[in-house]
Amino acid sequence: MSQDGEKRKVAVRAAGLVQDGMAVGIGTGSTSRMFIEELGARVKREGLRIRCVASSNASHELGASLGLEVVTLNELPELDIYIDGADEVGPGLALIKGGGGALLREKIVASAATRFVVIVDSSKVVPQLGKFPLPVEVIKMAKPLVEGKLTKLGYNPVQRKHVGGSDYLTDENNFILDCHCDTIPDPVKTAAEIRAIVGVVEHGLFLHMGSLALVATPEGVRELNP
Ligand SMILES: O=C[C@H](O)[C@H](O)[C@H](O)COP(=O)(O)O
Repeated sequence: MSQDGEKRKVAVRAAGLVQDGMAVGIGTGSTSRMFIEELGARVKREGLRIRCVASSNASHELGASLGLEVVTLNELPELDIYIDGADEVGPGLALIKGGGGALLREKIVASAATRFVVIVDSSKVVPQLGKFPLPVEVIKMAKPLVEGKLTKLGYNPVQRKHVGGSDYLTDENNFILDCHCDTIPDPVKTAAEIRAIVGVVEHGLFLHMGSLALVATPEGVRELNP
């Protein structure tokens, strides 16, 4: 089965977890996009009454265009469930997120939810995190400082740019430094070291946050627990 086929399968399963009356966090990225489409289809078909909070402007707009009631975290600060993709899923459901640049809002929305369900295709499950570059969101003026400190720590940061070479900016108007670590043997240590740098807004390591991962495989959807 193609990667998109796997993503669709897991998106359908995740949409099935949403129940009438729930407050739902909707994630960002290509897998979340499929989940939002499937959720929109369920709302239309079954008349589910749900309210959603999105982890990016793009997902907010997509959800609203599909008939979901999408509100802000101010209006709905407590969520029953947050469903989102990931770039890597390691042991204990340690995650790298932020390939789509939404890590900051994703971490905020995830932390507002009772359950965080991660939805991925089988290529995302790894024995150790780090092959996927770890995104670090930084305040613009602090970029040279943070870049220097990350380099000293051996994290090989590269500023994210658009294809034409212009600076990539997050929804919060910050820069992203993608850290080419190759391996992250101790994610707790790495998270602490990066968080300690002044000017870092957030990093893409999501540790002890996931409640369940739904992993699409050619044989079906597998569940992974922390
Ligand atoms: O910032 C983006 C998010 O963390 C995404 O959830 C992550 O990059 C996975 O995206 P995709 O489902 O497109 O692989």
